[in-house]
Amino acid sequence: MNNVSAKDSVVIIGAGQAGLQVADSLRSEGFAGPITLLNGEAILPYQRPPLSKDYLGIDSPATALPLRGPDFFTTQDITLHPGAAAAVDTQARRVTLTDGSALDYTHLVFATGAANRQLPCPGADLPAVHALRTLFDAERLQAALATARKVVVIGAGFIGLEFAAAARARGVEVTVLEYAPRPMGRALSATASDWFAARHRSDGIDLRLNEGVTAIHTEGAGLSVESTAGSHYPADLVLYGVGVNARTELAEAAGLATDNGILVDSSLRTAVDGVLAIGDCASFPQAGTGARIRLESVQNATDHGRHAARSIMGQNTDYAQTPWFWSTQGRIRLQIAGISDPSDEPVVLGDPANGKFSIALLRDGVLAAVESINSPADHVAARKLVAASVALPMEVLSAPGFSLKNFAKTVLAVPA
Ligand SMILES: NC(=O)c1ccc[n+]([C@@H]2O[C@H](COP(=O)([O-])OP(=O)(O)OC[C@H]3O[C@@H](n4cnc5c(N)ncnc54)[C@H](O)[C@@H]3O)[C@@H](O)[C@H]2O)c1
Repeated sequence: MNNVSAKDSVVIIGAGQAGLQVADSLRSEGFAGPITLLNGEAILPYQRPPLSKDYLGIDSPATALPLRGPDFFTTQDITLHPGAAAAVDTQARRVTLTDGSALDYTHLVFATGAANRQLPCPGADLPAVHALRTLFDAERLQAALATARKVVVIGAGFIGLEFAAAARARGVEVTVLEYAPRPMGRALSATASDWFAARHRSDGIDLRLNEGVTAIHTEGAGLSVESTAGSHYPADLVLYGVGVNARTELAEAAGLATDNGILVDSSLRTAVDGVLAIGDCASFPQAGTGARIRLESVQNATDHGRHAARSIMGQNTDYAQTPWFWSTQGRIRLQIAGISDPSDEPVVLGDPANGKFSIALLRDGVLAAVESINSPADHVAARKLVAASVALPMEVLSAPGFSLKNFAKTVLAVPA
């Protein structure tokens, strides 16, 4: 269905960044029919990025930052429903909620997000073992951190390292166990990943690579984390961040195709008429390559939300936004533009020793991605350059005084 009619209604399952954005954008695109946003809980949808960063400082209580104020829902005439979807009938175009009530739709958007992977070892359910996803988790974690002396973090991904840096800044002893050979290996080039490993170690974090966890035991009043290397690490608090899985179970039960995410086309529509999927739960074709990707980021969620609103309004354009990400680990601000590949050629810009530099990643002579460390001006330029797929010859990149900002000004200048 590509033409919106005055009688159409939209139901959005999930009120995270993606779900809220599609509701918001539908109104700004002129959609006049009923919009119901299923929140699954009774509190206003809130921002998650601060949960693993700002909320873990000594003087920063975990106070929810709403994604939109309460007035937004009234002024935009959007129903924020506390209910959760239990089943979808795509033939009848009906969503049944867990309380047995039902909502009919013309357009349905899955914005169901992702769920934390569980730690697959004995002892993972002990009370001092924490995961981090919700505001409630952050509140529990902050309270536990207030008295913790020794912390073990399992997983050197974004959650694990953001938490490890925050705990270390509070003077806590921190050990990180990562079963892969590099931290943040899923998202970062080897050059950036190695720099982060060295930096966290020099800040006093005991980062153990190629070492997973086999069991967590109680020992006296605390815990002991047994590793795959046979070591035992004492802890009074364990935090694990071992990745997420897309929440696809509802879509699968409704007969939608999934494969590491709900499969959508370049306009974010599934193969079922009137049904779209966006954000962390959606597997979509990457612009340019057509390869399927699934991204877990605020930028992807909000840009998908805007695009899905346009698709519902009948516009048939391909989603082609350049991905970008950020992470704050103690005093290190990491910003990434584009998606790197292990085969990309890295070129370091600036001086890693002073903690401010970028890594340009070249693929067939084109700037494919840039990782910036405490270099926001590089990141701003990089987003434009990566979006434009500019050719960047090595002799230009390695010339003395080269700057991404100046290069962007030169190559992206619009003629008068
Ligand atoms: N800056 C950001 O973009 C940011 C920051 C925080 C959280 N998040 C969100 O939170 C999600 C979850 O973050 P995350 O850090 O859990 O995932 P992640 O995928 O970034 O990292 C998980 C890490 O855990 C390791 N691991 C997995 N199983 C393990 C095991 N049994 N023992 C030891 N190590 C193991 C993996 O090798 C990986 O390095 C992200 O996908 C993202 O959506 C994003």
